[in-house]
Amino acid sequence: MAPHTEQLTGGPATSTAVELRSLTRSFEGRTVLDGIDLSLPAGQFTALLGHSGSGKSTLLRAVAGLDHQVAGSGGLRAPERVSVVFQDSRLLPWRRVLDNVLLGADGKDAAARGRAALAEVGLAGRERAWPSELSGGEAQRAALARSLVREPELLLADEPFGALDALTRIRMHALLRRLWQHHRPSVLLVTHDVDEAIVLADRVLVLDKGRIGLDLTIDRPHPRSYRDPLLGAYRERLLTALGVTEDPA
Ligand SMILES: Nc1ncnc2c1ncn2[C@@H]1O[C@H](COP(=O)(O)OP(=O)(O)OP(=O)(O)O)[C@@H](O)[C@H]1O
Repeated sequence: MAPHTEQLTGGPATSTAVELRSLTRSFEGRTVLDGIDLSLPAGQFTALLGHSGSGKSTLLRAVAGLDHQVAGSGGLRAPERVSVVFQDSRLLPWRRVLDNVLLGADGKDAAARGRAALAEVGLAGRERAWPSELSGGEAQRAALARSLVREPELLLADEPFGALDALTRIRMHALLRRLWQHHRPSVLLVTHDVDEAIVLADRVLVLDKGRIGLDLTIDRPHPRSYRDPLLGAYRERLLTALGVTEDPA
């Protein structure tokens, strides 16, 4: 069945960053992704929502090329330069912040790019700090710097702000939006947070029963405000698609 697609206005056709054709993944005979067809245009910010266990991380891992079973299936096309950020910063504790960032970089100007990336995420002056000296939010800033220093065509983010407090998360949303607008990678963001999805993404996909159940275009200019009343209709649509009622208990 084709996903339910809702779009208020059609944007101009652009090149495609990611193409999935009949992507299927099962674990021990249980189908998690059930023939997913999906194209992500280059430069688009897409969010992937879904209940716990719906297969969001499985889909992201497949797109990242981390799932060897899917990689050889021929149903997946993704760019060569891909960066992934996770909920945990995955900074190496025995390397200083700049050295962690440089893990993603090569070329003789790498150190300069690493410093510039740290400045861009608000960590200028913290180059020689150890990861243990960073707050959770700062560690995620460093992880974003590390991901961007490779100049990825595609940035994959698996609940990157899921472990942060609500106020830090709001600041990280602004940072990610600025980084995306400056560098313009295609972004696929896995999240549980409906507000995070609608404030950041051009397009929100809801994964349900192994399929894209809803494909919703968010037709509001960036930067967006959480207070924008026009986002309310999108929130409502997504909560309904997720089956969230007033009293989910
Ligand atoms: N390597 C694996 N082996 C067996 N089962 C797996 C494996 N990876 C994922 N699964 C199963 O696939 C289903 C989807 O998992 P996945 O982590 O993709 O969900 P998710 O939507 O990202 O969930 P969450 O939001 O809780 O992170 C789950 O039932 C999970 O147990």
